[in-house]
Amino acid sequence: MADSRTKKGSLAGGSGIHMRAVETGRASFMTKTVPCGNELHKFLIWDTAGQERFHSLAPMYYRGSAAAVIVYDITKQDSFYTLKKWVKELKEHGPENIVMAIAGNKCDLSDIREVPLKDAKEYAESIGAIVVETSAKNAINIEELFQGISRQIPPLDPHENGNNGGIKIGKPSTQAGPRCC
Ligand SMILES: Nc1nc2c(ncn2[C@@H]2O[C@H](COP(=O)(O)OP(=O)(O)OP(=O)(O)O)[C@@H](O)[C@H]2O)c(=O)[nH]1
Repeated sequence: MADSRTKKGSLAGGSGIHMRAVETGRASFMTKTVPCGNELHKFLIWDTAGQERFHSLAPMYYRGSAAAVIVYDITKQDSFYTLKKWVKELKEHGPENIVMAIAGNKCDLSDIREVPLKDAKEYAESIGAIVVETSAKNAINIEELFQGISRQIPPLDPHENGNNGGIKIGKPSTQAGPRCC
């Protein structure tokens, strides 16, 4: 029988990956449930704006997160440079064991790509991140992205239950993070 675990994650860099979302200021909130073995993992996801002017708000969302998906646009080399800045920030200020995933979105436009998949793979390997090319438009590889993340998040100590019927993932934080309603 499946049990349900609650995982907090964040999407940064401007995602283009949209599920059922609620706008809350500068970030959309959404949930996604991913089957993993005989468990169901429920992700609580904040899609943060990737623009520079909202940069200072990002720590509020990635603090305490089990995973971060950083999204670039395969048709824009600049977005890949921006992604590297987010990775640096997460390495320096993010949770210690955060699972990082890199999503090269708009893979339906590969005929006008500027970022070779090889570059993304090499970079992802160098930082120990998952990498996948997605199309939010055509729903390509979105499931695979979340399944990949789900597989990488280590199981928690079963005694460390959360307060909403799920199990809290990641290091307990003394600072208040964003809350799910
Ligand atoms: N062809 C194609 N277009 C996409 C895809 N994903 C998003 N778009 C388009 O790209 C544009 C930007 O999409 P957004 O979802 O606003 O992009 P974003 O990167 O999340 O933007 P911010 O959150 O403001 O940083 C829109 O016109 C989308 O329709 C995709 O996979 N393929």
